[in-house]
Amino acid sequence: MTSMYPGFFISFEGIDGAGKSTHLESFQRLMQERYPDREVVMTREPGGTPLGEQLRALLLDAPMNLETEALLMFAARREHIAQVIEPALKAGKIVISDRFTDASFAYQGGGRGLSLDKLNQLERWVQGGANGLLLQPNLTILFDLPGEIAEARRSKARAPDKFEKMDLNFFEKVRQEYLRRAKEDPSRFHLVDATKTPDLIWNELSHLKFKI
Ligand SMILES: Nc1ncnc2c1ncn2[C@@H]1O[C@H](COP(=O)(O)OP(=O)(O)O)[C@@H](O)[C@H]1O
Ligand SMILES: Cc1cn([C@H]2C[C@H](O)[C@@H](COP(=O)(O)OP(=O)(O)O)O2)c(=O)[nH]c1=O
Repeated sequence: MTSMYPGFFISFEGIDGAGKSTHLESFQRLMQERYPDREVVMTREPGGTPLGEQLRALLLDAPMNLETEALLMFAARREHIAQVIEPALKAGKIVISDRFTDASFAYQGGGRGLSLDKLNQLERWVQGGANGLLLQPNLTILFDLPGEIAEARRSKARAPDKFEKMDLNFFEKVRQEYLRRAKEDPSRFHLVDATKTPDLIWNELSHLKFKI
């Protein structure tokens, strides 16, 4: 599943306010220092391409039917994979994405209740290769935090977008789906206890061992 390409694919995940943005840039720098002969590409979802960024603006603002939302997330992802992720991985680059498909399972599935069956179909459609394998991150760093703490952190930090306006119950469901996915695929996930201080979390991230 993981070694379809010579590159290495890392995603950052977690509920809004869990603390992933706080560490993304330093993590990119760390990877670049550790692998000086590899290009490190930083990207995000929804987004990552001009079309994807236009879809992001809609997705984060406009209320919409659940299936529409899932289809647009995966449409942006298809473009992202075709234009950015796959070419970079084929060229041996390290790709770091601020969110990927786990977020669709967590938000549209866990949070809003889209069936696992539909999500699995979309995933296969958008990430399935000719060889039958699914394109997945090699490593997913999941910032895990109770919904209440994330909500308190968010309200201090910024004005909420469409998803960030959702209630605690929504974020608890999102969190549980992330945890379920992590349990299902423990070799891909690294779980971060995001209640820890930023210093402790950074210490953990900078000592993570993985083979590129
Ligand atoms: N480990 C932490 N402990 C306490 N506050 C944190 C921690 N990590 C981030 N924060 C603060 O919480 C808020 C949300 O963090 P952010 O990194 O933007 O989260 P995310 O990108 O996951 O939504 C910010 O104000 C940030 O400074
Ligand atoms: C990738 C993805 C994101 N999302 C949501 C999660 C976030 O609330 C939002 C954007 O994520 P994010 O980039 O983390 O927002 P911010 O810039 O505020 O930190 O989109 C989904 O609902 N489904 C998805 O498939």
